[in-house]
Amino acid sequence: MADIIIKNGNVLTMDPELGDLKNGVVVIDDGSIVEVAESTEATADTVIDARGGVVMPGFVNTHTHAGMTLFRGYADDLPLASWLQDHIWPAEAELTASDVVAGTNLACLEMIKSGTVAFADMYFFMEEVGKVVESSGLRAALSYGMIELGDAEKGKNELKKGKGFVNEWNGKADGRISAMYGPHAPNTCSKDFLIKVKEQAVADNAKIHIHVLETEAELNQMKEQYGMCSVNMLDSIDFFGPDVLAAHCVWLSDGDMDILANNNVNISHNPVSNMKLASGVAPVTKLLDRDANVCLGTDGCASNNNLDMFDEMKTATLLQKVDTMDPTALPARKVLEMATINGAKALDIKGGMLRKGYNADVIIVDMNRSHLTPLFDVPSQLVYSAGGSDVRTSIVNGKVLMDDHKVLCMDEQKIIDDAKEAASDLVSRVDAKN
Ligand SMILES: C[C@H]1O[C@@H](n2cnc3c(N)ncnc32)[C@H](O)[C@@H]1O
Ligand SMILES: [Zn+2]
Repeated sequence: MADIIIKNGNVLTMDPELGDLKNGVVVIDDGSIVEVAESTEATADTVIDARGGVVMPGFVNTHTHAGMTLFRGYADDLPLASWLQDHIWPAEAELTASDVVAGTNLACLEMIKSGTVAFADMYFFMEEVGKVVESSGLRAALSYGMIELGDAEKGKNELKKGKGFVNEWNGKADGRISAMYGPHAPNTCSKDFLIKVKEQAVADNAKIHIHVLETEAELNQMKEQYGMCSVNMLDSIDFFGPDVLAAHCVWLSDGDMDILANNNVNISHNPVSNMKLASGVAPVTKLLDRDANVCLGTDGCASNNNLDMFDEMKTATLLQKVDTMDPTALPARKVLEMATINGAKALDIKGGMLRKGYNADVIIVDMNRSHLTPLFDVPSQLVYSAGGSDVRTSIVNGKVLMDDHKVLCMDEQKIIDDAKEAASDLVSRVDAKN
């Protein structure tokens, strides 16, 4: 007897071998998918009727700062440097562990409700983040954000904290949590520090999450400091490989794109954040032409201002179309691949598609809605018309986290109340300081 059968669904497997099933079943046992087919002989403890819905792999959000949900709408309509240095960093200086717990709970709740099953996070108080993720039921690749600012003493401490987190959390929560090293960016961490981080990451068999060439200001700063851009500098210290998740990658030359593609670097494209902070347009179609693994992230909630991967998908494709002046650029199915298969690959997760032996990280999107009618093409509908609140059911690691819009693993109202209180206390403390 299996654990769960999802039946009567329009199954978007995202598996190029199997293709999609207009009416199919997905059978789940012991955290994994055991069958994807037109019909099944299997029986299960739980049978979910997905009639009127699309059954698909949940989304992988490859760049977040989950705790920053507390800063949703806090400092908007500002350029990145001032946003970060004059507003966000002073506020983050007042953050406590319990603030990060409140913010991360809120983020996990929002992600579960909008169909995200896994995310890559870089933030602070990561032990607390780990505990929240563990109890939320989600999957995550977590990293402590190390900001060294060229201070060798600070660098030692930061690396120690990063290492402590990696050693304790890599593989935790039945393997749902992996831990990465998180050097913040090449213009906030020195070359020497980045060399040490890479060495440590290789020694610990851990991956690396870093911001790369998000803004033109970073490009100019790097050229001044090193006589080369961030990608060339990182390449010169053999930093790149399939173990690296590089967020943003907006200001790339053709040569930079070749370097990232040839080194199998995973690139998290975060279009909403890039547009909101007017950072620029990442050359996604050119990267995909080079077979680079481009995945999709929301970035933190202060620069987005939500964690909805549907919004991110639509923005990603629209932005490429207008940037290239080509309406065929980044079609719906391609952007869905970025949000599922490519993200899973970046985080080394056996997910992103519905296939036998893969993680049972499955969502059901309700299509029986006015704004999703009529239904000609499932990927088009998901990317251009659907939104996070259309997600009806979410399953991670074979466990139902949300059933028919009801979140089972978290106390929704308490999380909202706690976040409101934490945010208002935090802002009062920041105001009192400044
Ligand atoms: C982990 C660190 O990254 C910061 N952070 C959040 N968003 C961005 C962004 N778009 N670019 C650079 N840094 C960012 C957080 O505010 C935190 O200080
Ligand atoms: Zn970021």
